[in-house]
Amino acid sequence: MTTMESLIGLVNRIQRACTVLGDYGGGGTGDNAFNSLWEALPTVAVVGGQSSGKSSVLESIVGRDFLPRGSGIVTRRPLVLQLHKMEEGTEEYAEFLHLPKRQFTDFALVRKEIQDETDRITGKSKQISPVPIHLSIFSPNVVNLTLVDLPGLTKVAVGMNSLPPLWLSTKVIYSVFYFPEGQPETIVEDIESMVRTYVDKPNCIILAISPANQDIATSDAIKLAKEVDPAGERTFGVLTKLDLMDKGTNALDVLEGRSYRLQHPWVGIVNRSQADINRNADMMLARRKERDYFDTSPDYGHLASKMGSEYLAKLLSKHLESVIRSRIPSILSLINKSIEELERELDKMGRPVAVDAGAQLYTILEMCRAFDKVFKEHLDGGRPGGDRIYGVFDNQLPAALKKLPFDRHLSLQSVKRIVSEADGYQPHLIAPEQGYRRLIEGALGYFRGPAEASVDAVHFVLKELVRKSIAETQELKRFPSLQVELAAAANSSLEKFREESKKSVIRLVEMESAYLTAEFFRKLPQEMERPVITNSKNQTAASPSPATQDQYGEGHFRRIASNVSAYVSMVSDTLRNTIPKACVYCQVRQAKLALLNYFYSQISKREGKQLGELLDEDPALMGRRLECAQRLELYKKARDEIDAVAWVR
Ligand SMILES: Nc1nc2c(ncn2[C@@H]2O[C@H](COP(=O)(O)OP(=O)(O)OP(=O)(O)O)[C@@H](O)[C@H]2O)c(=O)[nH]1
Repeated sequence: MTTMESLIGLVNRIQRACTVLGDYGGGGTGDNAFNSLWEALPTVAVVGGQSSGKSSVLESIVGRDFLPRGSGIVTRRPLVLQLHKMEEGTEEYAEFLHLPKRQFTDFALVRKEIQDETDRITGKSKQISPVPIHLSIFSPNVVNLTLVDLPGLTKVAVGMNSLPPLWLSTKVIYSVFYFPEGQPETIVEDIESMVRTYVDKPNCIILAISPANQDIATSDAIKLAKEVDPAGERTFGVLTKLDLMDKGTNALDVLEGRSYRLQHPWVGIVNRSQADINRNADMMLARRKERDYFDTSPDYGHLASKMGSEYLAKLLSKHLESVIRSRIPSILSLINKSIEELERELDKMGRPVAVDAGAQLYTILEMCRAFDKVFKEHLDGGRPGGDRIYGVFDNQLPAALKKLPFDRHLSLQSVKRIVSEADGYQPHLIAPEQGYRRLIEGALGYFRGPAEASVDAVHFVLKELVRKSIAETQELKRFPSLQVELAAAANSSLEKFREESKKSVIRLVEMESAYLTAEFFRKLPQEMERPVITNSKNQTAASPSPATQDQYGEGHFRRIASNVSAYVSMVSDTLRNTIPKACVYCQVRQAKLALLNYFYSQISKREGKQLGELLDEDPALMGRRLECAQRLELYKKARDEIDAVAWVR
């Protein structure tokens, strides 16, 4: 059967995985607003003023001498200490998360590694860092428990230039009055704010260490605990140095909760003295001595069963287990919520880019297809923009045709001049055949302008639709290089279609000039008999009445102008219909059919590296995807593990 103890092991595993991903106590949640799983997990944080006996309590709980000692601020990174109970007779060993393959059986080396690893992150500058060191100790002499050892709260710091009082011990003088080179002057506040980031969290169990030989009202640990946990619900008060109290005094007021009341009972501790440490006194012996101290103490004898470091360890272990158990539903709900959020974000970001050339090509072609689909939707309807092409044919082209300067070209003066020039020395006899042709040719030349303008207008609409479609193709969003290349390829195709289309519309105009519709003129002789009436706008029109005598007079030329005008207007109607057909055939239809054909033929010839360059995502996005994927894996694993434990209970 799975016992509750496995819950602590479970939390240990999740905490280690969180740390690897940059989610640790002290504010590190990786970055970019990931939910912190660490913060949802109950932890025990060891808090106390300098020299209050924190290290001694931890070593006593472990039953081993393994923490760095020395002058100044020794603990400069949080130490996550995970204790795993082993069967009796098993050899003790320690393991660091950052050195997973190495088992330490020599605890002096553990101490050295903690020092070295602290320096690795903080440098020799003696700064502090919130990145924790994870140490697991496997031993028959421990209970299952996880504690986070934090830097000691220091007194208000003063610089080197103020002299310390003579009565202070060397250690205190060093830590309070002297900053080693490179240590920031803000270190005191830095430590306090780091400690606060732990104890502020409602899931943090505070192990507040205070020395008995100091007024409890001035205890740094209790001052802080009071602030963040005024009801004393998650604070465990620990009183060290009971043996160092003045003769005739005792700490019963504190231990029995009269001085400062907490929901959990106070625990008194007697650690090794400095002299014991100097002598390298055995930890197991120290535990025994501590037990004897309470058993035989006239002051604390009645509390003996609830005093001492062994009792403290068991008390904390039991409490931690029950807190974890009660938090499981909320941890699971946070995990499930995070899984949902991460999956949603990953979906939005798209799959990671494949590494082999074939898959990369496939990805690129898929995206081209997605773009093509959006582009066609713009043309065929469904998305806006395609209607602007019809606008060119329905408004711009007819308006441009209407504005052509035929009035000027066919003015009486111009007609006379062109006809006379065409006649040469020999005036025409009946009808000025050459004159008509010249007048018509000249007029038809004007159609080139609107024809070309229509092609250009359609081209610009298509170009704009390409730009829009690229922007709207979700799949392309992450690949700026591919977007640029795709736009360039599509635009160069559009350019070719434009050239083709221009050739076609110019050909339509030239075809009109090359062969005139004789039919139209065959009807004219009878009409020519009619006199010409000039209207108020000086425009000419044939009259149904009998022929006039001015065969070569003004009326004659007006009639010519009128005939030419009618013919040109007939051609204009034709072109108004055929120019759109040419534009659609050469540009719109081609864009739908073959916009990316050239791109496709080129892309398939590219090497893997060049394809990879097209798929060079924004590095920030790649990083984010990786982080999300790792987090997702962490959360899923954590959920599975919690599920497994929770169901067996
Ligand atoms: N006699 C006696 N000495 C103690 C007791 N607890 C701690 N000490 C001594 O007090 C000094 C400081 O103890 P540490 O355990 O190093 O205290 P700390 O809070 O870890 O100190 P920093 O890491 O410097 O903040 C050491 O010399 C210990 O031997 C105790 O219960 N009795």
